[in-house]
Amino acid sequence: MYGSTEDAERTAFRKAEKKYKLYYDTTRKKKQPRPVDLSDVIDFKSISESYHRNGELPSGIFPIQCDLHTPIFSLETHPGFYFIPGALPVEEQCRWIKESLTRFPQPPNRTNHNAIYGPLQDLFAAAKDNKVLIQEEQYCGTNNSEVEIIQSDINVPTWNFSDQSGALSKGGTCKSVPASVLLRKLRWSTLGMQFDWSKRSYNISLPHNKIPDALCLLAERMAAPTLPLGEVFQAEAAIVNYFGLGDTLGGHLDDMEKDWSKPIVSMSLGCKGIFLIGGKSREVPPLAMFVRSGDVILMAGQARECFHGVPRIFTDKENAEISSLELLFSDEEDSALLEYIKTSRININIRQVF
Ligand SMILES: O=C(O)CCC(=O)C(=O)O
Ligand SMILES: [Fe+2]
Repeated sequence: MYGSTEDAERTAFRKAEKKYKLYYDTTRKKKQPRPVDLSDVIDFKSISESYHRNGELPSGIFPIQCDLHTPIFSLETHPGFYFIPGALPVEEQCRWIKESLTRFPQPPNRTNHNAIYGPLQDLFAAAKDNKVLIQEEQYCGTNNSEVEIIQSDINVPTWNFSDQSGALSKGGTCKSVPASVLLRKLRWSTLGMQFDWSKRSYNISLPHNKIPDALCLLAERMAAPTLPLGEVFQAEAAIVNYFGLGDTLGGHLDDMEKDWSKPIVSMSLGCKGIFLIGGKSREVPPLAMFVRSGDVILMAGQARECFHGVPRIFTDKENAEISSLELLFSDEEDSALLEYIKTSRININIRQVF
C-alpha cells in the first residue's frame, strides 16, 4: 500500500511527484519556492465552468448523469474514477474542517501521535490555549534516584497537557512539547474501524466509535451516482489526512477493503493541492489535477487499482483559493480554525471495508 522502494525512485509516478513537489530555489538570497510548470494540471473548476457556459468538454472527459447540483466528471483513461468539483457548499466545508480538528482526532480514534505519546485528548484546544504536553512527573526527575525509577519502570510514560507555567515549575528535566507543534505535526487520524498502519490492515479489535451519521449520509449521497440503483454505500472507516506546506502523500494503492466496486469517497478541504492518479504500476505516467476545498473524488472499480498521491499543496494567498472559507471563519471564536486552515489542507477519505 504505502511506501516506496529504490526502484520507485525512477518510475514515471515518481518523476511526476518530483515535478510538482515543493523545492526551494537555493541560488537566490531570499528562500523562494522553485517555479513549477502547472500547464499540464487538469483544472476541473474551469472545465466545469465552461461546460456550464457552452456544454463543451476537453477530449477524454465525460459527464455522468446524476441528481447532484454539480456535474460529475469521469476520465476515459481511468474507468471508476470520478471528480465532483465544488461538491460541498462552503458551510459544509467549514463544518468538516472543524470536526477534523476537534472531534476526529479524539480517542479512541487514533492519530500519528499515538505511537509516541499514547492517546491525546483535546489537542486542538490545547494548542489554542498555548498548552504544553509534558511527561507525567513519575517519569521525569531532577536527581539520580528518580532517573533510576524511570529506567526500571516498565510502564509506558503517560503524557498530559499542562499550561506553560505548570510545565516550567516542574523543573528542567521533564520532556515537553508545545501543543501547537503537535498540531502542526498531526498527519492523520482514523475514524470508525481503525486502520493499523504497522500491519496495513483494519484491526477490528481496536476500540472505535461509529462514524458520525452526518458523515455517513454525506458519503452515501456522494457515492450513489456511481453505484447500481438500490445499492447503498456503507461508511465503515475513514482516514483524515492533514497537510501543511511541504507535506506530501506518496503514491500508493488503497487495496485493503474487500469490495472494490464500492468507491472511496475522498473530500478535499482547505488549501488547494495537486492530486495524481496513475495506472496499475508506477511506470504509468499519472494525470495531475487540482483539488480545491469542497471537491470530491470517487475511486471505484479499476480506479481502485491505480496509484495515486498528493505531491503538493499551495498555501500562498493567490493559489490556496480559500477566500470563501476565510469569510465564513471570520468570527472571533473561529480564529484558531482560520489560522490553521490558511496554511493547511485536510482530506477525509471514507471507505466501506466489507
Ligand atoms: O489527500 C488526498 O487527496 C488523498 C488521500 C488518500 O489517497 C488516502 O488517504 O488514501
Ligand atoms: Fe489513497
